[in-house]
Amino acid sequence: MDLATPTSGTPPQVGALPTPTWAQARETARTAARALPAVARDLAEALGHVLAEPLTARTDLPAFDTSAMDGWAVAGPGPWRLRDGRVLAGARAEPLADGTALGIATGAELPPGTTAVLRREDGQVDPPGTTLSGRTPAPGRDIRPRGQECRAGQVLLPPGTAVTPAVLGLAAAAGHDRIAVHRRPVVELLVLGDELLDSGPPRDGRVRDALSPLLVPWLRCGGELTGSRRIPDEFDLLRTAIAGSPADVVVTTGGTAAGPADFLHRALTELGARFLVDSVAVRPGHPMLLAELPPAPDGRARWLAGLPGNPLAAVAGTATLVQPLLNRLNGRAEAEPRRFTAAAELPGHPRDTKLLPVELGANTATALPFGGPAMLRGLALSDGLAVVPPGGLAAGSAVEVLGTPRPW
Ligand SMILES: Nc1nc2c(c(=O)[nH]1)N[C@H]1C(S)=C(S)[C@@H](COP(=O)(O)OP(=O)(O)OC[C@H]3O[C@@H](n4cnc5c(N)ncnc54)[C@H](O)[C@@H]3O)O[C@H]1N2
Ligand code: MOO
Repeated sequence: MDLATPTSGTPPQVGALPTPTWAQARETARTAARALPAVARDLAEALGHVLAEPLTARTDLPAFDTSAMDGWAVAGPGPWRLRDGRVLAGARAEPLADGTALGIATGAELPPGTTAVLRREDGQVDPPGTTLSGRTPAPGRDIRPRGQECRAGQVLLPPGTAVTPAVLGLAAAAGHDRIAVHRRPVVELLVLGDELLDSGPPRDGRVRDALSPLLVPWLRCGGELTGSRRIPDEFDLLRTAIAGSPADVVVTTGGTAAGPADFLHRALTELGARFLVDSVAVRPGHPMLLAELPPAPDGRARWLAGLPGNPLAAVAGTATLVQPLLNRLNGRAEAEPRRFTAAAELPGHPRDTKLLPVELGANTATALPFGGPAMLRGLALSDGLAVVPPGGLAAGSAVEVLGTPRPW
């Protein structure tokens, strides 16, 4: 952000709050909000949401005794008198009398009286097509009995479960057309900095905006992103953009450091925001902040996460403050921390926690080069960010690793 003389307003609040540890800051972000209210969504619209209520079965599964194989439904020991026709999936058949058999397809409802299914490769039909012979299958063989997977009314998944493609499939199988999920937070990204370019290489002292391409897809994983807006380095424009944003969570980049160009603190102070976190004992990213904005006109609570402009510092701020807040708003259950073993020494900061891009082996984490605050080269090669406590970690120590989002 360019240096500029403040035009109006109260001085920044920098230093008004004690600096929390990295763990304290993350906990503050995690507990700053409550899950957004439940809404009903068609299955086709529910991916990426989180269940607001338990997912219960609307039916037994399977809903009826089902053939697990293509072959014949048989009643009693063979050989069997073969009945005309066959029963396909989606059709129903008259009951089977003892000593008879009926051709059946995988997934078809068994006729009442069936004792087992004889697989097609295990049976022979006499030339006239009236008698089926083959070794008598054990009772129940190749039958998927009604209710094998669940009974109607049984809880299949708890609230807090993320809706994945597999969850959608299970919900459909269990008879649901719509499911109760938490509303996803609306998120807006405001990118500050007159020095930023949208295309081509850096020139004339200006640099490419690396954060819109990085944060837009990342934030889409945790909310409904209205878009990314470039805000010129002008105090009034920033204040107006924050005040008028329709988002539940406004995420800004740049403009967090103390100084005469620190429009963000001044804008938040003038808007009556309440600082929850104002700088964190973490490197990179220590100027990151989280504030509660005054409620929206419709009464919705709103937050602003201020990410530092240095790209890896912005990533650290997203992992520390934005992800926990969005997880909570989405109603997502807390994931267990993932722990690895330091393959070699993990360098630390003397007083602050360090977030370090690492490469992961089966159980090990190894620091990558190019992990400076203004760099993305190490991060782009990494499998995650190691949380290295003050003073660093010796080889063989356990270390928590935060995942960074990836499409697959
Ligand atoms: N006197 C002090 N100066 C600084 C301090 C401090 O404590 N005292 N902290 C430093 C640290 S640490 C960081 S991190 C940065 C944070 O700065 P801001 O959040 O105010 O960000 P800017 O000044 O706007 O930009 C910093 C740096 O990042 C580049 N940048 C910004 N946005 C983008 C983007 N979208 N894509 C790529 N690069 C971006 C910008 O050009 C600057 O180089 O402050 C230090 N200073
Ligand atoms: O904390 Mo700054 O984020 O070191 O670059």
